[in-house]
Amino acid sequence: MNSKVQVLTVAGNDCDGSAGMPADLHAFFISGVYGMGILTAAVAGNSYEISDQVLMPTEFIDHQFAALKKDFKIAATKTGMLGTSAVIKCFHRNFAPESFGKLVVDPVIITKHGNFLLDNEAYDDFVKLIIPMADVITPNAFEAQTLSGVEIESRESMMTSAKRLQELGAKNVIVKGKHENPTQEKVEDLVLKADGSYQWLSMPYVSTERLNGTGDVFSAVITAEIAKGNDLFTAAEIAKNVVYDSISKPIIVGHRHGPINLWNAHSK
Ligand SMILES: Nc1ncnc2c1ncn2[C@@H]1O[C@H](COP(=O)(O)OP(=O)(O)O)[C@@H](O)[C@H]1O
Ligand SMILES: Cc1ncc(COP(=O)(O)O)c(N)n1
Repeated sequence: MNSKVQVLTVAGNDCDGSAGMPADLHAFFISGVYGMGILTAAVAGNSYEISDQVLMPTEFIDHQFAALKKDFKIAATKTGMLGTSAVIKCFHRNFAPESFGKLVVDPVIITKHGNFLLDNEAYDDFVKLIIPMADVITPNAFEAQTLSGVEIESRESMMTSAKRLQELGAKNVIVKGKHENPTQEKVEDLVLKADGSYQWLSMPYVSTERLNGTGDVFSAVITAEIAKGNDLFTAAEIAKNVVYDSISKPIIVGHRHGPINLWNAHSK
């Protein structure tokens, strides 16, 4: 009955299909696992901006967790947009590793275009309740900086920031490198494991505006690969390659910050 590896995303829908739950489900599909999605929120957005958002009632999120718990064998779960303190508390009371597997936390706090997807009130609860639950946390450079209080400017500061996130309770930490400087040659991410071992992921910098969903896809592929039984270093390396392949050969959808091209990763 449960012959296929099953994974879950707890995330928001971005109506343009580029980010949030649609991106996660596409990434699960190309990773060869069966993906499910608990909807927390929905945003009105396009390749220019996010203009509005609504949160799901927490009773409905409770019902989604209860429905999945009764029926499936989920090996790993990832979180995306949680949005408010109420949703964070709802996730905290519903998530249990026995039912929902390993937990990958993508701290969706600030998008790369400066939109806040987590309100101020929720921030403290995210740090207190969600970070200590994380088997893996995958902040981008700005989120790592905000969460750790360490300015990301070098490999050394990425390591200091990752260790600080471990002190906050996350077991394994992946700090994604900066990619704002058009003259940079590569983008490097740090994978720091619970036992202190670490690995750098390095790929060429790609100059493109079509980057919507990179963080979602990166953490979703890690979730899928961990669910399949892969080690975190292997999972992160696969995810880095999938994102690189998806941004290095763009599809032209929308006018500005368009979606990434997962077909290019899938065809490899
Ligand atoms: N312009 C780029 N060139 C190469 N790699 C990139 C680029 N932008 C993002 N990445 C990679 O994509 C993955 C997701 O990172 P990032 O876009 O920073 O996450 P987020 O969407 O959370 O801001 C990381 O592995 C990062 O190194
Ligand atoms: C609903 C939703 N969830 C997450 C993101 C983050 O997107 P990205 O992966 O580009 O940081 C987003 N833009 N919208």
